[in-house]
Amino acid sequence: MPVKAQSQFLQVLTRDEAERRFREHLTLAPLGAETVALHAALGRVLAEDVVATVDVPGFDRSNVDGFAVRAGDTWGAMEEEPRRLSPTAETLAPGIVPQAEVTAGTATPIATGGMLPRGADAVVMVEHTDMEGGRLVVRRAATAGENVSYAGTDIARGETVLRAGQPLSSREIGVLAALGLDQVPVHRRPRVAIFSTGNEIVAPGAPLPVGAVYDSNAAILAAAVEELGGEPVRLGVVPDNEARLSAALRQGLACDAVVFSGGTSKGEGDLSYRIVAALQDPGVVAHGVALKPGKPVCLAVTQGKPVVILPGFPTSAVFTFHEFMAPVIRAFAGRPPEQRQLVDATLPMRVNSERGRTEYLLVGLVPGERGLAAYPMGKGSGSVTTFSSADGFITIGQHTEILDAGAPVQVQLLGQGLQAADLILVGSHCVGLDWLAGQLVRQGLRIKSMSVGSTGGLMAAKRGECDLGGIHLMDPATGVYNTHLLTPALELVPGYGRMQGVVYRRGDARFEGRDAAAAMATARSEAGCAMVNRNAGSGTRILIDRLLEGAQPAGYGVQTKSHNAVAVAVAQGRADWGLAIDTVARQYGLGFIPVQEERYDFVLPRDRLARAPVQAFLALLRSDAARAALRELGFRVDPGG
Ligand SMILES: Nc1nc2c(c(=O)[nH]1)N[C@H]1C(S)=C(S)[C@@H](COP(=O)(O)OP(=O)(O)OC[C@H]3O[C@@H](n4cnc5c(N)ncnc54)[C@H](O)[C@@H]3O)O[C@H]1N2
Ligand code: MOO
Repeated sequence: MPVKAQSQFLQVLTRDEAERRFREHLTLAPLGAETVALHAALGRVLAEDVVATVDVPGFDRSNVDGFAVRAGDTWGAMEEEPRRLSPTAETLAPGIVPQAEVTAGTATPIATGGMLPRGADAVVMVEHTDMEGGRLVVRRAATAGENVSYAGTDIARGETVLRAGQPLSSREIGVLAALGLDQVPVHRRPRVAIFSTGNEIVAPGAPLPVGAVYDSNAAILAAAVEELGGEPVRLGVVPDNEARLSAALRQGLACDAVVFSGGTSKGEGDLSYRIVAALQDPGVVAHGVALKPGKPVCLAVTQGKPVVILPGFPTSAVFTFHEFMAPVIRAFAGRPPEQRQLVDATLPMRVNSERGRTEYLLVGLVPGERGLAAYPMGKGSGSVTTFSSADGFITIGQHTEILDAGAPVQVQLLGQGLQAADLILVGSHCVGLDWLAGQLVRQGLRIKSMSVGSTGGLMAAKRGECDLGGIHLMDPATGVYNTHLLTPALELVPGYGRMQGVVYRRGDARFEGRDAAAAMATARSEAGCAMVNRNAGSGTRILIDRLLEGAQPAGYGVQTKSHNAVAVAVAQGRADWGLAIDTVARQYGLGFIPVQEERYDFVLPRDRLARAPVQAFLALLRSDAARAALRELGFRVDPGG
């Protein structure tokens, strides 16, 4: 099939200009009000001020079980010198309207919540009284007003108790009920139509063909719309077909806003843009914004309704949604603009940025020697997980190309803000460490874990930014793992061994039943035998280069960054062999020829060793249960075993 020319963005706008053009055609105000039952009001936003029409409490109320008295009658009362009063005939349970007045020298029995009778101005607690011969003996003096809540002290009639724009949580709902309201005026929730486009996109729950991708965008967008006070209208996955897309857009325009993702930057399949470009009044206001991620976002308005095409890449979709669409939904829903929560931090490593685009870099925050350190968490625009694991993001201006290690940055926090952690893990990822961390979480520890590779973990430990890091770095000179990089401030705790070997598809006669030497001889010499390589600097790469003895077979240039990526390339036939650990070979059902054990150990800053969560980790690591579980996962917990 001939490849058609890519359609280019006509004009890439700055973020602010795109926002200005978008908002110029929108009214950022609530869409209207409706009345809902009190029990359905949770999470809604009040549309009107609530003015109390009753007093709360509605009468002068006793706060204790005891006797309503005239305080003056009790003055001077003491254990040795009690005062004696005559009880009146009535007993004031809550809900009883008193009939008898408390006159001088009398007292009326009253329960907590009872209505104070005329004449009384205080309540003596039952504990401070006795009955003797039909008379009440008061052993402690009361001051006027003691143990009484006067009418209207909590809420006074005429008082504005809640204001329009207030989101209703359980607390406000309690207040509304206390005022006797069973119906509440709230802002109408904006209905936001959401769909995903792309022939490769599959709804969660369905089987996933090779090359297909689960629709995560629609789910995250729908949930975000709800969080912002809107009502998502889910229109599902729409294939790349002009008629189907137009129909979905038409259906969506019955709502207050339309958001869909995918197909904003493609040349050939650039259908999303084409159908939105047909809108008028005014139609598309921006296509292409100098943002990273998010460049291909397309903003349109038609008859006051926003229509936004988000880039398909999940991180780009979420960023552009929050940048342009979230404030509009908040305003439509009657919510105040979001307050930005900023914290100061330092970059632990150098970061390169693209000139000409404002870049948002997701970071994880850990406390270090110089305040917070902001670790870039970016796995690229296509990542689905970065958003849920990051604490916030920094904004790199469009004219900045480099931020040096140690640069001060401001981090805008996401979601709940900064969560404290008991144990911080920074280093290389391993499913064995995952298991250990999971056990500690079950013990109630809060764990923050960042996968930055072995070298990153070692550096973090040196800077005192983590409690421990998993590392697996071989000394090329000796073949020994991890010990050569230690400093006096660091302790190395033995972890476990991971067997590395040649992975291949089962049944491949070039590898099946052979030993490592024979397999490598074939791999080095046979022309049609393609490999998948690892990134330079990784421990596995050092081993690969040793085994290849200078040969560079087909696929040598394909440098993946993880054991899993190697296994997938072999399993899917893009390569015939690679080097990975045996646990991964098992997961992907691949054949495995053992070559060498690598050590995955833990590096710990000594000055943090005494911390209780660190000790908990070390105790767990040494426990029989953990050793058994790690063995079960395929790791070697006994030296040489
Ligand atoms: N030659 C150029 N190529 C690209 C450019 C460019 O300027 N010139 N821009 C890049 C940028 S930046 C981005 S961001 C992406 C956005 O592309 P599209 O909006 O057209 O998105 P798709 O191609 O449809 O998908 C991209 C990617 O995301 C996956 N995807 C799509 N929808 C979903 C979903 N609902 N849930 C999960 N994942 C989804 C899709 O499978 C693709 O992997 O374009 C660059 N290219
Ligand atoms: O805008 Mo794209 O989102 O840079 O990846």
